[in-house]
Amino acid sequence: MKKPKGKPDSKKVRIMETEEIELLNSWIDSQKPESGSNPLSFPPLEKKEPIGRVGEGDNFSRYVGATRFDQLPISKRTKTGLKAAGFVKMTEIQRASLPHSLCWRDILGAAKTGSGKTLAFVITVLEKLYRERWGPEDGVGSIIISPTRELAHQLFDVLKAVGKQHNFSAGLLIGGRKDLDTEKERVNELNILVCTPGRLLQHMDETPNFDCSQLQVLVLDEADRILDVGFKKALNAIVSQLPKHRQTLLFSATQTKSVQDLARLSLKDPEYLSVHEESVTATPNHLQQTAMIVPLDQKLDMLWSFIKAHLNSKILVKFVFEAFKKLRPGIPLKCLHGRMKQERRMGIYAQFCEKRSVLFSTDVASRGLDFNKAVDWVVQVDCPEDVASYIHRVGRTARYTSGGRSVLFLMPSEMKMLEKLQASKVPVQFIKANTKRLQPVSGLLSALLVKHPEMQQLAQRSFITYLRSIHIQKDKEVFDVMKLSIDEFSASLGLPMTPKVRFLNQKVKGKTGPGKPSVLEIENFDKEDASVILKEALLTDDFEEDKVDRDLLQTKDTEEEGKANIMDDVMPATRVLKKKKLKINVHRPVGSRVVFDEEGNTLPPLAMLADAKSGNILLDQDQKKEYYKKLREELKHADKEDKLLDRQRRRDKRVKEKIKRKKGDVEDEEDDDNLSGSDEETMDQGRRKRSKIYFDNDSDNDTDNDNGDRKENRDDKNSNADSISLGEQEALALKLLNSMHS
Ligand SMILES: Nc1ncnc2c1ncn2[C@@H]1O[C@H](COP(=O)(O)OP(=O)(O)OP(=O)(O)O)[C@@H](O)[C@H]1O
Repeated sequence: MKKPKGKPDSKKVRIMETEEIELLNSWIDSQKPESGSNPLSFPPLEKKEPIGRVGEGDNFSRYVGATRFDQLPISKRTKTGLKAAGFVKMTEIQRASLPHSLCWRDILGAAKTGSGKTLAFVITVLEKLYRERWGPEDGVGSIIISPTRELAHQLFDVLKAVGKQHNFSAGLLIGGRKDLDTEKERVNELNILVCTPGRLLQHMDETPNFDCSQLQVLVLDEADRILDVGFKKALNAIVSQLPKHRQTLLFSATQTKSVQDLARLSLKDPEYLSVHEESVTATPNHLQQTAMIVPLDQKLDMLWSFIKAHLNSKILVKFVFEAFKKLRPGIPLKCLHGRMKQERRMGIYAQFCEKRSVLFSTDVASRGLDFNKAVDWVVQVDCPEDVASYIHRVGRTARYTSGGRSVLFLMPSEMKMLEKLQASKVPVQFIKANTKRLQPVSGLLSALLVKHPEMQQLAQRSFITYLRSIHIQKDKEVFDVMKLSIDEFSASLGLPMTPKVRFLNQKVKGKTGPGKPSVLEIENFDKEDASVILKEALLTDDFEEDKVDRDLLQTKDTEEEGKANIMDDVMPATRVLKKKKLKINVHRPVGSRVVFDEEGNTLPPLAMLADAKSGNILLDQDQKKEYYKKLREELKHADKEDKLLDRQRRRDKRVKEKIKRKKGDVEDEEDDDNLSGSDEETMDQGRRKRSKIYFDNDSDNDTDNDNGDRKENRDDKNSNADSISLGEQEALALKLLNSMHS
C-alpha cells in the first residue's frame, strides 16, 4: 500500500467555506495527541485493537458472534462517533456484513428497507481509510454513490455523525448547486466523496487534474438502481476511470445478482449477504400493507377522502398537489419532484422530516430516504412499475423498529400486480373502500378550473402525462392504456372535455366523448408518477385514528357482501349524479312547469288562466284579453280600497300617538319633580317607552329603538310604498285571489 507511516499532520483540518463541499476535517478532533508525543504524527492505533492492518483474506470469524459495535475491531474514533449518535447494538445486516467488509472483501449486501445498511458501509469506509492512515494530501480515498440528491445528503449526514472523531475531509457533490467552480478547486483535496453519478462524472470530465487513482473503497447505495439502464452510461464512464484494485460494496433492499452487472464493476469473489432471504416476507415485519381496487376516475376521490380521514398527515405530482392545496383539506401539503430547484427540494425534504404533513412525491423520494423514521402512511396512488419499486416505496415507513402502514391503489386492469407482489413474498392484504365515507372531489375540481383557468392547463398536462406514463410501461401484463376509461378520467380531473391524446388517436378511436376534444401537445413528458407518502404526527388518540381507517378502508373479510362485485362497491353513488351534471345534453327534454294552489296541490301550468266557472283553459286570444282586462280592473279596485284603508289606519295611528305623547309629557313633568341624580336610567326607560309606542304600529320587533332618524326613514319608506303591514298585504292578496276564483 502506498501509505507512508507517521506522515505529518500539519494540514489535517481544513474547513471548506463553500456549501458544496463540507469537510469531515471540520469534525472536532477531540483526541489531540497527548503531550510528549509528536504533534505532527498521525494518531497511533489503539493498543487494545486486536488487529492492526487487516489484510485481504483475513478471517473475521471470531467477530461473527458480535452483537454490539464496541465488540468489533474498529477504531476508538468510530466507536465514539457511533455511541454519540446513539448506535449501540448492531442490526442483522450490520452483524452479517461488517466482519467481512472490515477484511476489505467485496460485498453484495441485501436487507429489507430501513434495516441499517447505511451504517454497514459508512463504518467500513471510515475504518478502511483510518487503517490506511489516509490524510488530506492523499486525495480521494472513497466514493459513495447514491441515485438521488436527497439520499446523498442523508448519507453525508450519517457519515458526518459517525465520523465526527476522524480527521478525514469529505464533500457532498450533487447536482443543482451553483458553486461548481469552487467545488472544482477543492474536490481534489477531499478524502471521501458522497455524490450522485451525474455530478461525479461532471467532475471527472471537467475538473482539471481530478484524480481518483488512489481510490480504496467504492460504495453503491441502492446498487440495483445505479446499475439500472437509467444510469448505465454514467456508471460505465465512472468505473472506467477508477482503479481496478479497490474494495467495492453494493447495498440495496432489492439487490442485483446479475453477473453482467457484477462484471461491469470487476468484483472479486464478492460475499453475497442477503440477511432476509429466508424471511417469510420481503418487506419489514412491522409494515401493514394493503391494496384496493380504485378505478382511474375515482383515484382523486379516494385520495382526497384518504387525506381528509388522516388529517394528521403529507403528498406529490403537480396538478393534484396544486389543486388539492387550493381546496385546503385541513393539513399542510408539500410537494417533491425531480424538476424542482435543489435548494427547494432540500427545504421541502427537511420540512417534511419535521412537520405533520402530506408529501406528494414522485419516485424521487421512493428510495433510501429515512424521513426521521416518522412516516406513518405510504399511499401509492399509481401502481409501481415493478415489485422492487413497490418495496422501496413502502419502505419509507416502518423504518428500523417503528411500525408503518401502506395502501396501494390498483385499477381493475392492474390486478396482476397483486399476484406479482404475493409471488415475491410481499404480504399485501386486499381491502375494499367504504364508499359511504368517500368524499368526491371532482365537482370541487371542476369549480376550481373555472375559477383558475391556469389550473386547466395543469389538469390537461396531468391527464396526458398520466396516460403516457401508462403507455410507456414495459410490463404490459399490468399496464394497458387501452383499458382506461379516459373520458371518465378526464371528468374526474374536473376537465370540461376530454383532451385529445395524439399518441392514442389511432387506438382509441370512438372511445372519446361526443364533445370536440381540445388539442394538446405535451413535449416534455416526465415519467414520474404519483406515489404518496403520508406522515402523521403522533396521534393523541390512536383508537380514533384506527376507527377512521376502518371507516374508509375496509378489510375484505369485514364486508358482508365480500363476494359481491367489487367494482359495484367501489363506485360511489354520488359519482353517477356528478357525471350527469358534467355532461350537459342540449337535446335533453324540456321540463314542464308546475303551479301550486294555496293548499299545495299541483295545478296545470295554465290553471290560473282557467275560466272560473267552466274550468276550461282560456286559450283564445280574445278570451285572454278579456280576462286580463277584468283582472286589471279588479286589481285597481282592490288598490283603491287598500289605499283608503291605509289612510284611515295612519290617521288613527297619528291620533293615538298624539294622545300618548300628551299623556307621557304629563307623566314626565310629574317624574321631574321627584328626579334624583341617579335616576337617569329611569329617564332612559321613559324615552324608550315613548319610542316603542311610536314604532309600535310599524313593527312589533322595533322595541328598543329610540333613534329618530331611523323612525323617519322607516316612515318615508312606508309612505312611499303606500305602506301596509305584511300581514295586511297577505290578507289583501288572499282576498283578491278569492274574489278571482269565486
Ligand atoms: N444499529 C442501529 N441502532 C439503532 N438504529 C439504527 C441502527 N442502524 C440503523 N439504524 C437506524 O435505522 C434507520 C434505517 O437505517 P438505514 O437508513 O440505514 O436503512 P436502509 O437499510 O439503508 O434502508 P433503505 O433500504 O430504505 O435505504 C435509520 O433511522 C438509522 O438511524
